[in-house]
Amino acid sequence: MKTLIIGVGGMTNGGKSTLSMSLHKKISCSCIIAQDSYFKHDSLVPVDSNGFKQYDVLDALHMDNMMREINSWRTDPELFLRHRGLIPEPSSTDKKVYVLIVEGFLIFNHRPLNDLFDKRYFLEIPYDVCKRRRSSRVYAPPDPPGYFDGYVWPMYQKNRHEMESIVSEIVFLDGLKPKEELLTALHKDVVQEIDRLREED
Ligand SMILES: Nc1ncnc2c1ncn2[C@@H]1O[C@H](COP(=O)(O)OP(=O)(O)O)[C@@H](O)[C@H]1O
Ligand SMILES: O=C(O)c1ccc[n+]([C@@H]2O[C@H](COP(=O)([O-])O)[C@@H](O)[C@H]2O)c1
Repeated sequence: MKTLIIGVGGMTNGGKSTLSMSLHKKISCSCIIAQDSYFKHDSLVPVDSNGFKQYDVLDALHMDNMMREINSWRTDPELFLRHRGLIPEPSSTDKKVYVLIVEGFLIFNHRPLNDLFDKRYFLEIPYDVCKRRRSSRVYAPPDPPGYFDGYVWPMYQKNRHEMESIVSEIVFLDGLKPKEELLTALHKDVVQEIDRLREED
């Protein structure tokens, strides 16, 4: 049995969830683990000196739970899929490749997780597009006034700087490109990886 772990990282509202979901639909034996699902309860997230809730740090996430979920997939991907109703399709080849898509805004900043990726992608968009897309999204809790400029953007810059000091092998994707174009490019890349694994030994 072969496995492939793909990291779809990127800026907030860069298009990670959209691209990951579309990729998952095109790749059999794949599933998604999303970092957004592991945010701590608001009561556990402290505020910074400006009064902004510190959501854009690894400490705001239950990374231990996320790693447990990923390790459960690594232990037995087929069982993992079955438990989630994602039963692998019968395939003409017995050389199945199980693909885990991990998506999130801080996936490459957590070293134990970063170490697991076979391929890393990072969706980036300019400041104004990021701010506009973010303003039409409602988080729980919603962004307070001034949150983007006062907290989210400076934290993105800090986290990105940290990421670049940890990781070297990242494929940067232009999140301004049409969704279909991004999907076609990523899908081609992933299929190439799957074929390479199938051909091994
Ligand atoms: N390639 C794209 N071009 C234009 N809009 C996009 C693109 N990808 C995503 N979006 C839009 O941007 C917003 C954020 O997308 P989403 O996938 O939720 O981002 P993320 O998971 O990175 O926060 C959504 O409204 C989505 O429809
Ligand atoms: O999902 C939540 O519980 C949540 C609560 C408050 C804030 N967030 C925001 O979620 C952002 C990361 O998710 P995303 O999908 O925008 O990449 C991050 O910038 C946080 O500020 C997310």
